Amino acid sequence: MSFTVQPAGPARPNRCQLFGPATRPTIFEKMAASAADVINIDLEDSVAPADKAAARTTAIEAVNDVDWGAKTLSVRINGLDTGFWHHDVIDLIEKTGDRLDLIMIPKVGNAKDIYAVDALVSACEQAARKSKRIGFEVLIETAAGAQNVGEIAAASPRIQSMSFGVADYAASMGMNVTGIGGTQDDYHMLANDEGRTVNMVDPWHYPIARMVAACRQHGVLPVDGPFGDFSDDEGFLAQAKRSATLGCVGKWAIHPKQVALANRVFTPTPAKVEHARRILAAMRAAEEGGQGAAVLDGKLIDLASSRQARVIVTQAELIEAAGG
Ligand SMILES: CC(C)(COP(=O)(O)OP(=O)(O)OC[C@H]1O[C@@H](n2cnc3c(N)ncnc32)[C@H](O)[C@@H]1OP(=O)(O)O)[C@@H](O)C(=O)NCCC(=O)NCCSC(=O)C[C@H](O)C(=O)O
Ligand SMILES: [Mg+2]
Repeated sequence: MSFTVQPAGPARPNRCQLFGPATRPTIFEKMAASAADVINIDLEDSVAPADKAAARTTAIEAVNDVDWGAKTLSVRINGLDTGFWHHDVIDLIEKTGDRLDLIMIPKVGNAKDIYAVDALVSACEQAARKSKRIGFEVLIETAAGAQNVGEIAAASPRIQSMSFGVADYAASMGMNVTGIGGTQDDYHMLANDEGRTVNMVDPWHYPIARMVAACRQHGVLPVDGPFGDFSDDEGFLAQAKRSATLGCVGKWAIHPKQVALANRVFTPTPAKVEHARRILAAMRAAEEGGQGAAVLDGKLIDLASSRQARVIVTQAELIEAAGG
């Protein structure tokens, strides 16, 4: 272990973030009644430029008037290259009470972007005499964001989570794809067998793995972003399982039917939790006997196994404490 200790992320479940455009107030109650841990009301790319001001008003009313229960509540503001984002921030802080937990900052390219939003948020909170400090969610979805993800993750103690925005990332990278995430038919390897078997590979692996490392280094929760084809449950599950395996704690839902899928993948199964507890118990026994390694079910376990098992048990305990 480095002398610099890796900080823990915020202790709250973030298995599913359900998105809805601020222009669709009829879905707000349905979002609040969903099983998502985090709600994202969107002022950015699901809102047409002509509707931005009205959407802002609707979002503020939703924050103030809807009963969001124990959910983490977030509003995605517009990008820093627009003439909307500063109005979003000022109005959200001045015109809402203490219910808003986070703002999501899209298309972040470097630490200075976070600095700018932090400065404005801090001034607004001071002017409005707010005691609650708004947290940040950061969206990595450009070439610059992917390149500078480490400095971004370290840019402010307000940052609680970081999401991978697969559609804007593909556009920014000039990728020859449409659709929002998922399998890309042209991204594959051919095996050297006679039938030339097609082996699909994952074009999103690198940016997600890179983002997870930056997040873990700085105590930020890594989250996989949207999967556009909401008729494809299997495709969603496969993507979610890949990102869970890489260390993400959750995934977005852009349709209510994706909430249960995300919760299923990012809630450790009872069998996994039970196995993790057995590892911890076996290692406790080994340590009491003066050993740093042991055998469980015919496999080596050691102190690193305890740390792996602790990840799963902690996640399960967090979810249970939040109501399951
Ligand atoms: C995708 C949708 C436009 C689909 O809406 P709709 O056609 O109404 O779907 P259904 O008819 O299947 O709806 C069934 C029922 O569910 C309710 N509903 C629909 N959407 C939501 C929702 N988001 N939350 C809660 N409830 C919802 C309907 O009202 C129906 O209810 P009922 O009639 O009572 O049965 C729509 O789902 C939608 O707008 N989704 C969110 C879009 C969004 O926010 N996009 C932005 C995030 S993705 C992104 O920005 C890309 C990213 O940045 C990147 O770069 O990768
Ligand atoms: Mg985007």
